[in-house]
Formats: sequence, C-alpha cells, structure tokens
Amino acid sequence: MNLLKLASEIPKANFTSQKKSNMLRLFAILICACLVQSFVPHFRPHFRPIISNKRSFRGINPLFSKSDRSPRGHVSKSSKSRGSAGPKGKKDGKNRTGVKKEEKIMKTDVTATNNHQPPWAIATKKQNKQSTTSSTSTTSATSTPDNAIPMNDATLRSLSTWKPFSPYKTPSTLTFLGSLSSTLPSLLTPEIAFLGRSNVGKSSLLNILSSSSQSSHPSDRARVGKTPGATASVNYYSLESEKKPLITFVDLPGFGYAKLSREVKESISLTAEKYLSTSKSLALGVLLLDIRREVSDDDRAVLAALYDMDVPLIIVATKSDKVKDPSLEKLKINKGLGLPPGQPLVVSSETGEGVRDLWKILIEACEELVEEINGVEVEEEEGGFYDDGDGYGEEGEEELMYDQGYDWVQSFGDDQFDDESDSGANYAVDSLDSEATFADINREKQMNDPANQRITLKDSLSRLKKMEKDGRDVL
Ligand SMILES: Nc1nc2c(ncn2[C@@H]2O[C@H](COP(=O)(O)OP(=O)(O)OP(=O)(O)O)[C@@H](O)[C@H]2O)c(=O)[nH]1
Ligand SMILES: [Mg+2]
Repeated sequence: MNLLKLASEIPKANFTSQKKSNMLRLFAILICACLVQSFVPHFRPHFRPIISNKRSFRGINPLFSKSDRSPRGHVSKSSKSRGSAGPKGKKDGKNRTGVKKEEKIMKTDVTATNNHQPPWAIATKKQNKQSTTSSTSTTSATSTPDNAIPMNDATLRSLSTWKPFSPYKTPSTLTFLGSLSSTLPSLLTPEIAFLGRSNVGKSSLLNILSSSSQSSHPSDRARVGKTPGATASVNYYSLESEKKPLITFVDLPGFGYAKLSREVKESISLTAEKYLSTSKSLALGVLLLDIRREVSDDDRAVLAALYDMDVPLIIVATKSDKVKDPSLEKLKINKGLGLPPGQPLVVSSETGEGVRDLWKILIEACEELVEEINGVEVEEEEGGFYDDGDGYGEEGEEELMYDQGYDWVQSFGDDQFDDESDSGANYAVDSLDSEATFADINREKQMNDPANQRITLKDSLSRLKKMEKDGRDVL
C-alpha cells in the first residue's frame, strides 16, 4: 500500500518541479521580450516607405500639395525646401526651411487632435482658403527675411522665366536627357516626377502625356515593360519645342516588387530619396496607384513619407480601362489613403482618359513653382541648402518633428482599412499584366542601359557607406 502511494507520488513531484522551472523560463523570456521592445525605438514591421529612414524627414516641412494644403498653422509657399537657410538656419532656432520651431509645435498639436485622420485628409478647398489666410498671418508673425529662397544659381534664375504652354497646340519632341548620377543634371524647366509601385504605369503615363510630340528616336521614349523593374534608375526626359525646353519629366523606378534583391531595392530607395530631397525644380510628384489594386501599406507609407518630405503631390489612379466601374474603385482608393474628396485623379494610358485633366494640373503646378521662385528675394551669396550635396541635415542638427504623415501611418488601427491590403513584402505583379519570371526580369534589366544602372548602384552604395560611416541608420 505504502509502495503504491510512494510510486504515485514520485511522478507528481517531478511534474511539479518541471512545471516550476518551465514557468520560470517563460517568465524570463517575457522579461527579455519586454526589454527588447522598450529598447527598439521604432519597431515598425509593416510600414517601410521607399524613403525608409525616418531621419531623412528631418528639417523638411510638410505640404501635401500646393492647392490642397493642410489648414494647420502652415508655412508659406516660399518656405518649401527649395533652397533656404541651410546650416545657418539652425543657429537662430529655425530649420533649413527657415520655419521657426513654434510653428512646428503648433502643427504637431493639431495632429494630436486628428489622430485617425491623415494630415492631408482635412484639406478641403474651403479649408484651404481659410488656411491660406491664417497661414499668411502665422508666417508673417514668425518668419523673417531668412525665409526667402536664395536664388543663387542659374537653374533657379532660369526657372523664374518659365512660361506656361499649351501641350496640345505646341509642337514638341521628347528627348531622353540621362539618368541621375552623382552630379544632378542642371535643368532649366520645372520637373514632374512619376512615382509608384512597379508596373503601375509610370512610364506609360509619361509617354502618353507626350504623345502629341514627335520623338525622333524610340530611346527617347520612357521604357515600358510587362515585367516590373523596367525603369531602373531616375530617368530625365525633356519635352522641347524647337530645341527650347518646355517641361522635364522624371521617371522614377518603381517600389514594392518583392523579387528584386535587397541591394537593388536599397539602391532604388536611395536613388529616389536622393532625387526627391535634392531637386530644386520639382513642381509636382505624381503618385500612381493601379486602380484595380487594394491600397497597400507601402502606398500609405510612401504617401506619408512624401508628405513629410514636403513633396507637392497628386495621386493618380491608373489603368481605368481595366475596370468596369472606375468611380467605385476611385472611392476605395480615396478611403484607403484617407484622401480629400475628389481624389485620386483617374487616368488610362490606353484610352487617354484623364490625361488632359492631368496636363492642366501639371501646368498649374509649374506655374506655382515659378510664382514661388519669383515671389522671393534674390540672394547672391554662395552656400545654400543645395550646396551641401547630400540633402541631409548635418550631424548634430536639431531634431525636428515634421513627421505627421509618418505618425498617421503609425497610429491608425487595423479596423480603419481593409485587411486584404497586401504589404510590400507580399507584393506580386498582376498576372494580367505580367507572367514575369525572374529570368524575364533579368533579361529586361540587361536591355536597360547598363551604364546608367552602374552609376545608380555605385552612387547609392557610396551613399550607404557614407551613412554607415557617419553612424546613421541605413534602413
Ligand atoms: N490597360 C492598360 N495597361 C497599362 C496602362 N498603363 C500601363 N499599362 C501596362 O502596364 C505595364 C507596366 O507599365 P509601365 O509603364 O512600364 O509601368 P512602370 O510603373 O513604369 O513600371 P516600372 O518601370 O517597372 O516601375 C505595361 O504592360 C503597360 O502596357 C493603362 O492605363 N491601361
Ligand atoms: Mg517605368
């Protein structure tokens, strides 16, 4: 009897001590997990914008677009990052745009009250009017002549004399100028940049916008491919009339294509970021989304990043010819990105739908850029923002909090958007457009100008090395 009792107690005792040690182990793991969480400041597995380094947002004030600007204590047009105070700005408590910190704090406060709305969603036309009035007074109260854009180079002078043109009446030719290299081309006309995921139709849209032009050579047209990655670097095209440049189109490589190697993705991010943060002549970024697709985390993150980088922007839904009810799909995109009413603009490069409307917007954006340049003082001195070469703040520069778009992407709950939206990592090309295999992509890549790709990669890698050396986060 005693033996039986003993026998039944032995495993019980073992089990209890094993259970205890398991519990202790679990407890230790939990503590470790908590510690790791608290030491990793920005744990954000989902939202990795092309401009993925939050540090890059420093010192650049947000502006969604010139016509749909946020009503929050905004800064004047002239304080956009097209040249400005530069390093000297920080001495008097201003960022490189010459905007004082007080303004920034005001904007951040308003964001807090609109936690679940992206900062650009509240910019209706009526509010814009009010904001323009209030922003003028805010700016005049807080800004000084330092706010002026120093027009210290030939490009800005030349931009100031740019005249609008009628794209359908002016005989023109499209010319491929080259790709972004370590020395940015010095262009004399306002630039329109095409951004968006791979295969969304950026190059096709660029081509149809210049469809009335007669290009002398096929290489002067933007490369369109059924497989993603057709555009591998920042390519510049000039629309010209009798050798006189009218406007510059900038075709950017697409983002979000999972099959590309990490190096190529990094190179794409950095090249695009370099362009966006250093271009003096950017009149408008055109962010394209395929109308058939759910808005993805990548799209939201890129929009937020562009907002935070102060890139004037229009959202365009492409391939409208491929859906039965474009207005329904348009609404989905509107909701998915939290856009103001009426956006995005729906276009088709197949049928030409929306292209005339887009031209109007582009010309207006160029006019605004020119007005902005002409509305400010001319400074003769050397050494403005654009002379620092890399478009980044200097080490030790005061951390600024122009990151409302980023905050929005971080803050919205799961319930706000459809769960089906794919994250960038899962992005695959639509089989309707492409049955792309890796071999196809490599073949297409080889057909691209290898010299351009080398320049881009080399350029980006040296940037990466420099950032690592400077102790900055690379990703
Ligand atoms: N039906 C239809 N097809 C389109 C439209 N726009 C582009 N496409 C097709 O979509 C594919 C991709 O077009 P691209 O213009 O090369 O796309 P992209 O965004 O420049 O792509 P990457 O350079 O790889 O980033 C091509 O097969 C185009 O013919 C459109 O409006 N309608
Ligand atoms: Mg392309």
